[in-house]
Amino acid sequence: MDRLLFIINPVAGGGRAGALQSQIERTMEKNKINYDIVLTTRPKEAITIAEETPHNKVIAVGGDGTVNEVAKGLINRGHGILGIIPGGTGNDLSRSLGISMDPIESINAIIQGKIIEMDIGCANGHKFLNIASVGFDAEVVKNTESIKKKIKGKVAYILGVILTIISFRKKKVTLEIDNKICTKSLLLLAVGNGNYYGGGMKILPQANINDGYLHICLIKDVNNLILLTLFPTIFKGNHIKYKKYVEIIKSKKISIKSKEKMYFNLDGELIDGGKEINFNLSDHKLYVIHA
Ligand SMILES: Nc1ncnc2c1ncn2[C@@H]1O[C@H](COP(=O)(O)OP(=O)(O)OP(=O)(O)O)[C@@H](O)[C@H]1O
Repeated sequence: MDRLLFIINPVAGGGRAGALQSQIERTMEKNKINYDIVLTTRPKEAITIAEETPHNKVIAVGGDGTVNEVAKGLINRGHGILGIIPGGTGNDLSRSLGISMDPIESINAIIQGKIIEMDIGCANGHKFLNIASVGFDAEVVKNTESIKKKIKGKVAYILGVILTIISFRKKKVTLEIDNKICTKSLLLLAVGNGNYYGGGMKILPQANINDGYLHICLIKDVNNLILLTLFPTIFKGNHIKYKKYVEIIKSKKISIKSKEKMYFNLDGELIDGGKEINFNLSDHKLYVIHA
C-alpha cells in the first residue's frame, strides 16, 4: 500500500479533527501501514502541503474547508488521490460521498481505499467539488462569515439564515441552460455534484458526484411565509416536492446574468461573480476514496 499522508487541521470542528491524531496513529500501526502526519499551522497551508508532497494518497482530516484546500493542492499538482476523515463542523462533501461521521469507520474506509473518479465543477473558472450557488444561500454565507467572527459553530449558521431572511432582496436574472434562455425572479440557484451544503442541507438530493452532469436546483421568488415553510424541508431534500416553487434540472452548462453584481458561494467560500456567472464541468476529474 502507498505511504499515506494525513493532513490534520487541529482547529477544525473546534479541535475535534486534532483529537483524531492518536486514533489514526493507533489504527495505522495496528494495520502496519506506512504513514506520515502533518498538522496545519495556518489557513491555506494545506493547499501547498498537498501540492508539494510526494505522497500519492493525501488524507484531509478536518471539515469542508480543509478538504477543499487539500483537493485544490492535488488538482494544482495534477495527480494524487484524496481521502477524507470528517472532523469539521459541516462535513458536507463527506456526506455526499457517503463517508461515515464515525472516525473508526472513516479511517477503515481509508485503509480499504475504494476509489471513485469525481466530477469537478467550474464557476467563472473557479473549480469546485461540491456545490456553487447564487442568491439567498450565498447571502447566508456572506452574513454567516461576519457572525462567525463573534460566534462559532452551528449557531452562527442559524443566525446567518435568520439575518438573511430579514434582509434579502430577490433577484431578476436571465438563465441559459442547454441553450434555452429564460428570465426569472429568483430566490436561489444551486449548481453542483454533491447533495449537501450549509452543514447538512440536502439541496441537491438528485445529484451524483460522477455522472458527468451538473445538477441544478432553482427556487423561484417566494414570499417570506412560503420561504419559512420551504426552508426546513431542504434538510431532508423534501423541497423538491414543491414543484410550484422548486425546479430540478441537470445540464452540462449553465449561465446566469443579472443587472446587478452577484456574489456566489463556491463550496462555502464567497466569490464576486460580477454580472455574469458561467457554470460548467472541468475536463479533469479528481480521484477520491469513498465509503
Ligand atoms: N492551524 C490553523 N489555525 C487556524 N486556522 C486554520 C489552521 N489550519 C487550517 N485552518 C483553517 O481553518 C478553516 C476551517 O477549517 P474546516 O472547514 O476544515 O473546519 P470547520 O470546523 O468545519 O470550520 P468551519 O466551522 O469554519 O466551517 C479552514 O479555512 C482552514 O484554512
